[in-house]
Amino acid sequence: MDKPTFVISPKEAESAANQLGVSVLQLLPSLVNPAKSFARPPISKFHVGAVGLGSSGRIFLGVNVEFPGLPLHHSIHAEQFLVTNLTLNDERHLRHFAVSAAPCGHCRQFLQEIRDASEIRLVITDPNAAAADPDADSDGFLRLGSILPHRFGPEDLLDRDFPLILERHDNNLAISDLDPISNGNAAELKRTALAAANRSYAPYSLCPSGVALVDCDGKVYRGWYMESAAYNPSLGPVQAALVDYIANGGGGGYERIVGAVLVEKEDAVVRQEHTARLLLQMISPKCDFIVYNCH
Ligand SMILES: O=c1ccn([C@H]2C[C@H](O)[C@@H](CO)O2)c(=O)[nH]1
Ligand SMILES: [Zn+2]
Repeated sequence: MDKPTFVISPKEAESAANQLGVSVLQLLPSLVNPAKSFARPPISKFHVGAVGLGSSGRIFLGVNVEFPGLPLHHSIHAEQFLVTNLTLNDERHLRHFAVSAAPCGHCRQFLQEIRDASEIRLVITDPNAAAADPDADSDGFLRLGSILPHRFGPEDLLDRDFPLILERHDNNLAISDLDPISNGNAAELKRTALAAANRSYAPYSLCPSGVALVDCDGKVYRGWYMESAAYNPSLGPVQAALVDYIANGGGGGYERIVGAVLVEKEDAVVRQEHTARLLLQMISPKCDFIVYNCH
């Protein structure tokens, strides 16, 4: 299998579009099928691909991921993978995306954490879905607001100037005995997990958390907990770190993950520790798992 690519530079995007004689926007739907081939849905066998254009001009891929042995709500939807991929790469806005099947209600809701979510435009490539949608623009893209009217979102619970999921923020978390220099694997994993926790988007519970993973080659991956105003569509920190692993780990299996560190607050009312252990144990039984509390 080819090494999967989950981020396409503006230059590569433009040259691919030029070759096809289309605009970069029109390129998005043509990348959905290749994206689908990277999905990992061993339960449903239903591959979903989502391809988004960020404000930087980069293109990002997302795929669905399912975990046999665990309840279905641990799954990662392609649209959640896409948003996680955007955050891991410091992309500040998503304006357009193409997706293979109509986004489910849970994904429409999760996307509400992006500023001005209703103005995001999407095209559904499934020929049975929105082929002749009367709400679509002349370029075939629909407003997200047209498929999720009367939305419930961050502005129902937060001040308007609160930084949202793709916006820069720092949770100012610290670990008292953190070793700032040692480059041993354990120290690096701890620092990476703390840095991830500092980028966690947890405005509803105020319980941020981050995860670092290391594979058998010593390569480190990270991800952070991201909440939804509607709570249940939130994405856990292990899932987010697995997005990094799937996108940048060369396409290997989870058994290659040999170490994991979770950082979360000591007195957190929302805690990840037990769920994180459960998920890691199921996908990579030999993986070491350490939890550090921060303040
Ligand atoms: O919006 C959606 C709907 C479904 N799926 C995935 C979840 C699961 O892996 C599979 C079947 O529901 O498709 C997505 O990725 N996005
Ligand atoms: Zn979904």
